[in-house]
Amino acid sequence: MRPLPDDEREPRCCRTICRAHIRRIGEDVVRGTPVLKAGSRIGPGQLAPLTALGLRSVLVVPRPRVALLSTGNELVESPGALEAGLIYDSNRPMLSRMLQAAGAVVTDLGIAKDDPAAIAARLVGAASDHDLLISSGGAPVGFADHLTQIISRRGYLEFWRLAMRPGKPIGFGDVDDCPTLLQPGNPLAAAAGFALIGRAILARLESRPPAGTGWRLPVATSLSKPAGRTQILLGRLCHDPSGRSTVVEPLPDQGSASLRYLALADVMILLHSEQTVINGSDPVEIVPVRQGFPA
Ligand SMILES: Nc1nc2c(c(=O)[nH]1)N[C@H]1C(S)=C(S)[C@@H](COP(=O)(O)OP(=O)(O)OC[C@H]3O[C@@H](n4cnc5c(N)ncnc54)[C@H](O)[C@@H]3O)O[C@H]1N2
Ligand code: MOO
Repeated sequence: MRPLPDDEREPRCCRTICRAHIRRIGEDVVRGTPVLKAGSRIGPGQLAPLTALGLRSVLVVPRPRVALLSTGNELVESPGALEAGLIYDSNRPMLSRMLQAAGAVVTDLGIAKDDPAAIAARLVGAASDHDLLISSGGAPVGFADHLTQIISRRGYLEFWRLAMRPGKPIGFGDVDDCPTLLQPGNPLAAAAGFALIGRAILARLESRPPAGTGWRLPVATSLSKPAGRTQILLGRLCHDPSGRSTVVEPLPDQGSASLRYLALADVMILLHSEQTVINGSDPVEIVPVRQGFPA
């Protein structure tokens, strides 16, 4: 800030300057201008122009109703007593908040033991009055894939086992005609599965395009990965050494059971199947995840 020179302190008025500060009726939104596209989410930035136009109501679609279940004999509610061999269920609170941030209304189906009948009872009970069921755990590639078996009995398994890491055991199908997303138990795999697949399903349920995809930023360090699968890494935004542009820095310790760095992440970095060597400052695709996972 600098004080105005003396010759600028007095108000000056010439025709051009005065006209520049007159707000004319309709200069922002002319009659017939589309203000929001069908399918837009209404947040503060959308509410403001709708309010300024004096609209009493707008047509909206209902929020998707999503029922959320954790499965696993080892899971207990946090906080609470923790005996040897047990862990707190962190996926359900995490996924619940992610769903709410993406606009869903969430029903908490709690924790089910690794018992196919108990898991099926909760999912079937919720299927008739929800738009989407989401489970976590119980979908490994192996002996305890209860969830895929339940779907095979009560509906149709559209896909299971994706070429992505973390998130390989993600599956999708239906239980009694209710779309059902199977999330892996490993927490970072569940978070990545929601970011990439869960949000896209919610968008489809609301008839809108999925948000937050296709952004690219230069990566701060070189990376490598095998061809043939998508790799998801947590990253944070920082300045390049010159301080003039923004780059994305992969966070350390990206095991799919690790949650520590999820708390620090601004973005997920999406390395596509065919990418094998990514040099420092190459652009990489990012999905914003800071402060939850907005739709
Ligand atoms: N034979 C194979 N086994 C496994 C494979 C494979 O390809 N072949 N893939 C592994 C991968 S990758 C994943 S991911 C897991 C997924 O298995 P589940 O979905 O059944 O997950 P769990 O075994 O139940 O749990 C894995 C891990 O995560 C912990 N967990 C589970 N639920 C929660 C929760 N709600 N909150 C916090 N932590 C949770 C659980 O205790 C385990 O430590 O399969 C591999 N196996
Ligand atoms: O997908 Mo498992 O997805 O690596 O933890």
